[in-house]
Amino acid sequence: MSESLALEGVYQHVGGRLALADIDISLPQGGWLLICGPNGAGKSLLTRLILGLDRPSAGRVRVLGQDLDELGEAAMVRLRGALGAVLQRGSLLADYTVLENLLLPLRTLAMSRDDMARAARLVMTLLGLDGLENHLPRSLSLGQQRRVELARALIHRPRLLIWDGLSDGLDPGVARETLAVLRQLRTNQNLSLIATDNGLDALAGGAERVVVLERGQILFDGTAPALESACASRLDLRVALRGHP
Ligand SMILES: Nc1ncnc2c1ncn2[C@@H]1O[C@H](COP(=O)(O)OP(=O)(O)OP(=O)(O)O)[C@@H](O)[C@H]1O
Repeated sequence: MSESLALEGVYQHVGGRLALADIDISLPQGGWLLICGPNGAGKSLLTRLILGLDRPSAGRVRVLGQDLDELGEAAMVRLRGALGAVLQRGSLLADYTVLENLLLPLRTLAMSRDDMARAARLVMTLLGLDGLENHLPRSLSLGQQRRVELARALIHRPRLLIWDGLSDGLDPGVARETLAVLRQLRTNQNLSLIATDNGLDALAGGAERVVVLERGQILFDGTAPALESACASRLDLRVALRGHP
């Protein structure tokens, strides 16, 4: 099976400090990975490396089978076209309507206006955003804004979705519904998902693979059931995931 992600011996220094150390993670195409850990663990730094927004201090990052170190600018742009990203909140353009925000990733594609409108309708319906196309972001609830950000990340049918802060801004019910939508896309389009979150609530959404990060290091990498039993015997995991033993 082809891989959606391979990190090999990745280190990252930020501000003169070692922020990620000896990170090895691989994920097959269609795989679903949750990276969790407390604030400052290094989750966002990892997502930035995967998106090619930063380069690691050492080690290799392969995304959808391509080594980011070996990609020229044009190839990187093509690769980004196969990725969808939901990063920190508040990334919608304030003066653009929901529809205008949604269409941003399609600007550089050779698509007719009709096809763009169809893609926007599809993704809005999928995420329960019908009727909001002419609204400005500030008139939406936080959860709606987050779903517009997700819709924008999905509109061009990426092969790999990177979602930093899974439960950020979504109440648990909406988060569950949203994950159900993503599961559908996984079945229909073989979408791979790499999501980050502070706690384990997102596991309810069905990540079969979990990496627990703390202070830039991998504490655990395995299946969700294996994590559950590891938590019973490992204090360090319980502290990382709950903030207390
Ligand atoms: N631009 C930066 N300059 C200096 N230090 C940084 C920078 N970005 C991140 N760091 C540090 O790197 C470490 C990892 O940060 P990161 O944002 O990846 O954590 P996180 O797990 O995503 O946390 P959160 O759950 O709060 O988003 C933290 O100690 C953070 O302070």
